[in-house]
Amino acid sequence: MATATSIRKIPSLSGLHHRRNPLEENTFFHPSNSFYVTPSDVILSQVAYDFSADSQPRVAYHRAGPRQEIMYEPSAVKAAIVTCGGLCPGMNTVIRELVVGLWELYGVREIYGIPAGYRGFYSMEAIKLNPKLVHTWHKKGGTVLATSRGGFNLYKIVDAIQHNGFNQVYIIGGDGTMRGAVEIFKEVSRRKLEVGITGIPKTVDNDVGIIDRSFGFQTAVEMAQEAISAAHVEAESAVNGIGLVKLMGRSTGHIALHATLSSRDVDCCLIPEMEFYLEGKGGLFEFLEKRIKEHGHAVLVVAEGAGQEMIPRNESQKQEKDESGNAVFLDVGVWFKSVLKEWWEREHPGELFTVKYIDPTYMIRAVPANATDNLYCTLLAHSAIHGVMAGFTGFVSGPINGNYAYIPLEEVAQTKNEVNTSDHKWAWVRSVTNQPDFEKNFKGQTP
Ligand SMILES: Nc1ncnc2c1ncn2[C@@H]1O[C@H](COP(=O)(O)OP(=O)(O)OP(=O)(O)O)[C@@H](O)[C@H]1O
Ligand SMILES: O=P(O)(O)OC[C@H]1O[C@](O)(CO)[C@@H](O)[C@@H]1O
Ligand SMILES: [Mg+2]
Repeated sequence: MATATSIRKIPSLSGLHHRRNPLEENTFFHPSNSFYVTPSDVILSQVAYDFSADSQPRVAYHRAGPRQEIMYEPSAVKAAIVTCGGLCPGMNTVIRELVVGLWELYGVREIYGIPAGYRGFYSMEAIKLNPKLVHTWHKKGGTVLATSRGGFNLYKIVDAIQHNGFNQVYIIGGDGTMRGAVEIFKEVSRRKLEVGITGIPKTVDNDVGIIDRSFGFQTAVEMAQEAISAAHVEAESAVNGIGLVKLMGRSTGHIALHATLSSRDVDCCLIPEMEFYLEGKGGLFEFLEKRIKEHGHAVLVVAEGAGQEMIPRNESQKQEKDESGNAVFLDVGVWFKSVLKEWWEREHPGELFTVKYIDPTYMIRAVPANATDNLYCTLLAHSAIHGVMAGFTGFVSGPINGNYAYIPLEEVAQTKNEVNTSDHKWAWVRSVTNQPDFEKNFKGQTP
């Protein structure tokens, strides 16, 4: 018996008229039979199944790509592009490819960049963009448009969209940005404006759900290797040396996990999704003691959000938030360095010991995207353009099981991609590092 498939619906703008896709006449494209994507082309959310136990309906998303008919007259399009939240390798590539794609694929000529994130809609002058201007942007780290946190004022933003006559809005940002984009989409719908709203997920932490991974993540993992290698060299070259590396990852440890798996120099990886403890049987100190005895050194990788609840802080530090409302963390690396020194001094007074702390922070995200991420950014931008031109709104483009799909914005905004410490990947980390199974040891600990 065939299993039913439930297809996630993408909202469409209703007041626009169908017209032929100008790609038909574009001299660079020769649309063949399979060139256009049809409404029945879908991507399954899950490709691995236990078919003996499979009775649930399968979830599918509409496949991204050009449609034979579009809903905008290209000369009537006025597009806005905005980047929000922290930096991520590839932001400039996405902007570049949105501009070049709109211009070259569809003949759009009115394309604007909103400076400095959401606040730029209502407090700054939009910048007119064209392919010549953005030609080399993919070679630069950061975002030429500038970004910011906070400043989300829904009514002022939608008033500005309306006042400027923008009818396509491309919003590049992370989980917070996507939640803001949902609000904008709802308010635009409430006002019955024919404005296509699309989100392009950006997060160096890889914490946005549904999609395979976020752009720039692989570049960041690659950059993290340099820090880990340096920590390894420093630790190896000392007597009883510890190399300590802090990597980005506010509430998810994907960067630390992937950097650990690809480096093989790491003895222990600590992430926010997993509690750990220092003292006693099965604790971190016992493990490090053994490693240093066996190898003479150890390398520790810590995601910035790991162990935050263990760091002493005063009342004002407990309350501190950034402009977007995200909790401000204390430096787990600085704390670790001091507790490691105290521990060694206590256990091995007078014996040589060195902790070299490396904090590459912004160096892993403030770089241009690598080749793989650049290609990914291009496909994301083009997928977004095809979807908006086809009249879809309130959606996000992204790869699912290697194929590009359109996903409802609200679903992406609600879903968080966390490291699952019960799955194969985390077990693999533990098998590579041989680090303690803190979660299991916790249970065995006497209170
Ligand atoms: N729940 C929300 N509703 C509306 N706007 C939001 C919400 N959360 C965050 N924003 C806005 O989205 C923008 C970006 O949010 P934030 O600083 O949290 O970064 P992000 O998009 O999560 O990216 P990253 O965390 O990867 O750097 C800010 O302008 C912020 O005000
Ligand atoms: O200092 P900023 O720009 O607020 O960004 C720091 C945060 O941004 C991220 O890179 C992405 O959320 C986090 O890993 C980090 O905590
Ligand atoms: Mg975020």
